[in-house]
Amino acid sequence: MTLVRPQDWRPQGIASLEDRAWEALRETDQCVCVTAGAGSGKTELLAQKATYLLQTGICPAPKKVLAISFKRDAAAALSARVRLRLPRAHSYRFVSMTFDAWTKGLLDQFRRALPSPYAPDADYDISFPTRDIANAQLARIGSSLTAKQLEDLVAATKLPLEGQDLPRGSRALLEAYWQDQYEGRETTLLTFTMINRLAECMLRQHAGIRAALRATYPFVFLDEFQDTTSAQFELVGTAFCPSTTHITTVGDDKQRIMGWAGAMPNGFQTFSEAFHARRVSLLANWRSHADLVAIQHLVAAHIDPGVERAEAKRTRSVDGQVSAIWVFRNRQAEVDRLASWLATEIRSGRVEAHDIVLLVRLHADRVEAELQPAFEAEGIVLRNLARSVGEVTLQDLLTEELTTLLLPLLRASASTRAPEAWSTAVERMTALRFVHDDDVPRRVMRDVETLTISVRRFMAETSPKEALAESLVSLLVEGIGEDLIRQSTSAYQRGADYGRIRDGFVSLLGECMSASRDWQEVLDRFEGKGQVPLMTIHKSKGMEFHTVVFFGLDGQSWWSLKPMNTEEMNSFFVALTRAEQRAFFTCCAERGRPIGWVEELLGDAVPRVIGGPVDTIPRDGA
Ligand SMILES: Nc1ncnc2c1ncn2[C@@H]1O[C@H](COP(=O)(O)OP(=O)(O)OP(=O)(O)O)[C@@H](O)[C@H]1O
Repeated sequence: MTLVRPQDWRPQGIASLEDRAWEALRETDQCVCVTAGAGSGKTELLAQKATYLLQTGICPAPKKVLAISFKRDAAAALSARVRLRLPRAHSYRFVSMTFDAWTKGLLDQFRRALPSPYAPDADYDISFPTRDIANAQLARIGSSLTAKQLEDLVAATKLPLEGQDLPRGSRALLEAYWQDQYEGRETTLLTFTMINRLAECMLRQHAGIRAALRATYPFVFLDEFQDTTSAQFELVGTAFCPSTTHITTVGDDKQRIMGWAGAMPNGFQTFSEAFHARRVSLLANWRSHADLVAIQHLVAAHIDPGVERAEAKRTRSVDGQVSAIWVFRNRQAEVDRLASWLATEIRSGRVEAHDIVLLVRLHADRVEAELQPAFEAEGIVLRNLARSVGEVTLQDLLTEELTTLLLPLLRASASTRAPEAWSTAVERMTALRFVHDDDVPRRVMRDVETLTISVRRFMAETSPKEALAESLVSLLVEGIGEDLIRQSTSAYQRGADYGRIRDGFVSLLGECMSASRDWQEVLDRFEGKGQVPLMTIHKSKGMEFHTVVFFGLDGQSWWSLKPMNTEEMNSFFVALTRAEQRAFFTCCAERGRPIGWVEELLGDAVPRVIGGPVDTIPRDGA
């Protein structure tokens, strides 16, 4: 594979980078800490930097670039961007995963290296305790702390407990907790906080594992660094500091919405000091046009009065209002008008249904139930991404490795004219092979062809029916090789984890099959084409949509949105900045009072419109 000289390398898939982004991209002697506002291209910068490092050979084969994100969607989106930009021969050396997946992968691979009694059996379960379960455990171990306080204590305490300088009460409590999680039931139960502590302990105690990790990944990226907890940062420190590993962090303090989960208040400063990182701030906003960027700046300056004004790079492509607070008398009027406006927008072809997002602060299920009848009456399909499909949320399922592997194969089988699906299928199948030699692409092409022929035959002989979902998935999985799939993804090495995702996939496919007339429709439904997504702000991090509608900007839906509550203000900022062209908010008198100070902050730029949206009349009258 020919390498490009660093001085000849050009960004892939975009025309240019701003000067400061070039600086951050070319810096490879020193760690880099990039802070920048929403839409400034932080994730794009990471995708470009990975491309640069791999194409120039600065990260030489077989060494890899490891990108760690906090959300599954972010990890999947980054991976997809790099795959788009890199020739196949390089893309297998870009590894993108969530922090939790990374730590769990370390534990699963090296758990036997942990000291007794911390080495868990291979069949441990992941624990997401409900409030009742947590309270029962607190009573069992005699804790006077709340579940959250106990979790914070676990997160703050290194292992093994024997070596730590701890107050006697804390030590006894922690010992009781760890013992209860390991021995209180048939299988060991681990939370991600515990997994983090175990992985840190294992790396700290084993220089050989640290050295192997550093040798494999000379370049590490940390996306959305503002959401890193102290325990996660400690793990990164143990893994890579001091060492020759080059770390690039990117993030935005104004989008720090995980403080409740322990995100460090001054993470960028802490990182820069510990890793002697060069600090770079970006100025552009590539996502939103100037009118929206001006509104975003009002909120950004409220959060951080010293914030630099971003330079809007996106062209405005819509007429009429780009932002407003739609005020309704009652809830019925709110949902009816919203549904009829959305239907008009979608039918006019101004925007695709899946490019409009409905955001809520909390309780997506309740909002879904409230909106459903009016949406159905208008022929709009609402897709609640927070709902569960089996034991996984829909949003998570869509970004699972299994999904991104099987879906392109189904697409390539359902139509002989799906070149993109075909090349994604070949890329994903190549990545499964781990090794790269010149023969792999040819072999993979043959495999994909054989597989798509048999799936195509299955599709030709049957019409979509829910009961067939399992057989179709088995056909694919067996055709690829279930062992190969499970070996290639550390998260699937444990049977229970793989089974949960496979079952979720079968279940969603079955749902789509039962509601569709042909195979194209099945796959469109699966991917959410032509459906309006509904999600919480937390889940919308890192995403972007043509139009954003925030449902429930009122004192009841968002009682915690207070001027001094930075975390909530940051959430508001995240919601507002997902929009490329338009951002609207609904407020309903029957539900709660308007949030006066927010309306004052936004001023005339975001007017109150009584009765809801005004239909857009394009300038040319079309
Ligand atoms: N240099 C560039 N040229 C053209 N488009 C770009 C460039 N950088 C980023 N973009 C586009 O701008 C949008 C925002 O970029 P990106 O998602 O990387 O920003 P971000 O800083 O990570 O955003 P956020 O923090 O708000 O999630 C994306 O659609 C991306 O493809």
